[in-house]
Amino acid sequence: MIAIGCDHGGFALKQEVIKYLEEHKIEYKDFGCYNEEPCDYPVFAKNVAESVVNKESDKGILICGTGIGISIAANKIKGIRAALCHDCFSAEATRLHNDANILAMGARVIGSGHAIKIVDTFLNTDFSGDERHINRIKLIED
Ligand SMILES: O=C[C@H](O)[C@H](O)[C@H](O)COP(=O)(O)O
Repeated sequence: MIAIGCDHGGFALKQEVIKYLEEHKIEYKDFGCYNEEPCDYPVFAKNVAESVVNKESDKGILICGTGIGISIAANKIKGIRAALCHDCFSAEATRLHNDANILAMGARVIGSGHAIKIVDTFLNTDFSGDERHINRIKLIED
């Protein structure tokens, strides 16, 4: 299950990502927002992050205008490792090295075609499980 959320700045791109998830028969829960009325990204970051931490969802996707505010907010929730990625190299590396559990993107930064490739990379890359990375993640948790 993928938890997905956005603010008004990310709404249009979230709809594109949802289309990708549906085409790939990936289960998701949409935490809003549900239109382009101005709203506050920390609310959606919190709800998606809690769904991941509570293990209701395996991973999360968060989108705002830049991806910055929504990733800052998500990373305040203990257990969340939200990665702001605007390229596939980073999306792959953050899964391999950081076992990132939320992907954040900025809809005002990249186009939807690129964003979908990033989502695909993020969802299809497993954590490497290397000891050095496990140790570093543990240090973050501590
Ligand atoms: O980091 C914050 C996000 O990029 C927001 O999407 C952005 O600040 C929203 O801006 P505005 O309220 O001017 O549409």
